[in-house]
Amino acid sequence: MSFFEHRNGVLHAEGVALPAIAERFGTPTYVYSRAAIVSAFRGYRDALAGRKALVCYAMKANSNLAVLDLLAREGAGFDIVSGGELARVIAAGGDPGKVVFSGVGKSEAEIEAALKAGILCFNMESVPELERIDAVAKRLGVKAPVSVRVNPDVDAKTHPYISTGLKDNKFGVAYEHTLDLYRDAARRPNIEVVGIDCHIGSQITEVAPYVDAAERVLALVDTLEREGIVLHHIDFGGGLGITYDDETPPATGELIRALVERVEAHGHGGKTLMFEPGRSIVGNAGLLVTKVEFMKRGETRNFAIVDAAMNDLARPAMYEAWHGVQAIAAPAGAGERVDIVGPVCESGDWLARDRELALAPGDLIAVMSAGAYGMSMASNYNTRGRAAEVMVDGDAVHLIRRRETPADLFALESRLPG
Ligand SMILES: Cc1ncc(COP(=O)(O)O)c(C=O)c1O
Ligand SMILES: N[C@@H](CCCC[NH3+])C(=O)O
Repeated sequence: MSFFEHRNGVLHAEGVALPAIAERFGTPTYVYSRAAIVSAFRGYRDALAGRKALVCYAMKANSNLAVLDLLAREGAGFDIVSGGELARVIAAGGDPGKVVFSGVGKSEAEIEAALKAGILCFNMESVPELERIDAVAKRLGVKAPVSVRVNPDVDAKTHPYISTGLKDNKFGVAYEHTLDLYRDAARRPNIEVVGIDCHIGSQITEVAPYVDAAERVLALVDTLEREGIVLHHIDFGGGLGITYDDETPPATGELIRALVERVEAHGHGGKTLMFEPGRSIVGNAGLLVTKVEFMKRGETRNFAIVDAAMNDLARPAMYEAWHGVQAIAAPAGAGERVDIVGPVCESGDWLARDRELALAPGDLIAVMSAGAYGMSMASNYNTRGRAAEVMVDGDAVHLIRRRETPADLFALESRLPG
């Protein structure tokens, strides 16, 4: 089911025509569909119904407070990677008791804040991290709940920049060192071993790498139990892909069924099962509305220069990622091959290349599937204020982040004295 559809020749988000949003809030603007986010989240929740389970939304994908608030109301926990993300969860009304803290470089201050907030679990990624968490917990006189993030050395078959479960990635603890780390953790009075975690990459479009990783993780759980280290939860991470172009990722339910089958086969069906999805919750629930400023026709290429740029949506520049582009209203003229580029002073500043579109200055276009790793990776390069964000809910539109002004961008800076 699509929450973004052309009706009478005009692209709508749920019940709202996108030109009305552009008129009211300007461009570029990120537009999210509330129903799309809720529906994607419920895909996980429903597939896990009847089991002990927790879905921790990986908020790095899109950390707007309204998105977090919405998911918290749906019962989500959160996968965080910084003290800043923890502060967002709390500001959005999320429950810190449902937070898992991932990441290879947690600072002492971040660990302290997380312990004081009472998070569910630290997903530890190294021996020095265990030592640091232990020291902070000792100083505060508390017990820190931990999991080990296992690097299962499985090829997620995705873009190398977003693959995380291979030996030469910086993430997780090498499989062969995991047991020693658990034994070390279990001996420490200020540490409580609660679970196991793995996350093998992002934009994964096959079930097999997940099952391979799960097999390795479950074998560890078996060994740990034989040694008397009993875990409460197993966290299979995030990474489920979405359709940007012609990818055919498994449905959420299909992935979960395959993993549950392995969990049951190992006799761990009574444990809490956890997931950390980001992209599959919000990716296809958002798009970026931008306006054509100029058409620039050259000898070898034609450019549609739009008012969104790589600072708004970095994925094409960073990963040569492909995003669909749609004209928001029916085009007047004939199509031509164009590159959609922004005004930033970099040749890498493009949003889409070599597309067949009929465009004229003033036309609105939508860059599709931009709900994940869009606004959350936006920058102020070229002193460009970040885009506005709105959430559509049926026929209603809520501004959930106003457009930044130039004054916002230098508000924290000072001139030299004298
Ligand atoms: C530890 C961890 N969990 C979850 C995610 C979410 O990934 P995705 O947005 O691909 O679901 C990421 C990002 O890849 C991550 O690093
Ligand atoms: N930022 C990446 C995903 C990275 C996931 C980080 N754990 C993307 O846009 O595809």
